[in-house]
Amino acid sequence: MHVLVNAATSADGKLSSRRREQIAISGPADFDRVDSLRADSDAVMVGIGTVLADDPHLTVNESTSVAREERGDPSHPARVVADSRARTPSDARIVDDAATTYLLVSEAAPTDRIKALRETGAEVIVAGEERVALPEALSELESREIERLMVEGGGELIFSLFEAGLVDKLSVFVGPLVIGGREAPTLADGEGFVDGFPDLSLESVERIDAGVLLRWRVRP
Ligand SMILES: NC(=O)C1=CN([C@@H]2O[C@H](COP(=O)(O)OP(=O)(O)OC[C@H]3O[C@@H](n4cnc5c(N)ncnc54)[C@H](O)[C@@H]3O)[C@@H](O)[C@H]2O)C=CC1
Ligand SMILES: Nc1nc(O)c(N)c(N[C@@H]2O[C@H](COP(=O)(O)O)[C@@H](O)[C@H]2O)n1
Repeated sequence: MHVLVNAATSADGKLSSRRREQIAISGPADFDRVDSLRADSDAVMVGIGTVLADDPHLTVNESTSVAREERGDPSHPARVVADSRARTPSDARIVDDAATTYLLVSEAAPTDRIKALRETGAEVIVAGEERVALPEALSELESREIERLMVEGGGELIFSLFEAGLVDKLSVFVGPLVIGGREAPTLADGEGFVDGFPDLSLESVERIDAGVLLRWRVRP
């Protein structure tokens, strides 16, 4: 499987403010680029923190979905949530019928929540005891023909993917604002590394909207 992490940060590396509300950091050209990345992916993944904060839909634009259909792909990529305790609300946009949704949960997820989420039509995949075991969960997705996975955040999930050595590429749009705040989410949160830092190789730097797009490859 090929895993691309894409996110937008402020100049000081924040994904959002301390209120954890969605902030439009990208401009129109960057949102178009994100749409293209989604269109070229088999699935788009976020963590439950992002679902609860943003209620994302993770679909592609109308014209993009027509192009996907013309080449024989589903109208939209599948959607994936890392959701250890099955906290995704049953009325969340991510479990509507626009696209296939996979909910990755752990064995600690309450059975009544799993049942409720299955009733939305989502496929629930159990991997890990207390927290989603990402290597196992991504193998399960691969067995469902998901080869190109795009991850949009948030910071906890992105850190765990790096920690597990599962990221191939990282693209970051750095927008023209400072958010600040020690409690505000950053690109990679979690425990943080003290050694064995992921080693990135810079592939390109591009001015886009009023910011800059950095593309990195993760060295094996
Ligand atoms: N600017 C941007 O590009 C983006 C910004 N965001 C922002 O990020 C914030 C949400 O980020 P976070 O709170 O960090 O939440 P997150 O979206 O990274 O979800 C983290 C949660 O996922 C669950 N999870 C299950 N298995 C896990 C594992 N193995 N490793 C890590 N987490 C696992 C845990 O419950 C954990 O608390 C929101 O404020 C949202 O607006 C989110 C996506 C993109
Ligand atoms: N690329 C990017 N730039 C920003 O400025 C952002 N705030 C985000 N947020 C991500 O986009 C998701 C929303 O997706 P839908 O529009 O609902 O499909 C959100 O949940 C974040 O993952 N991304």
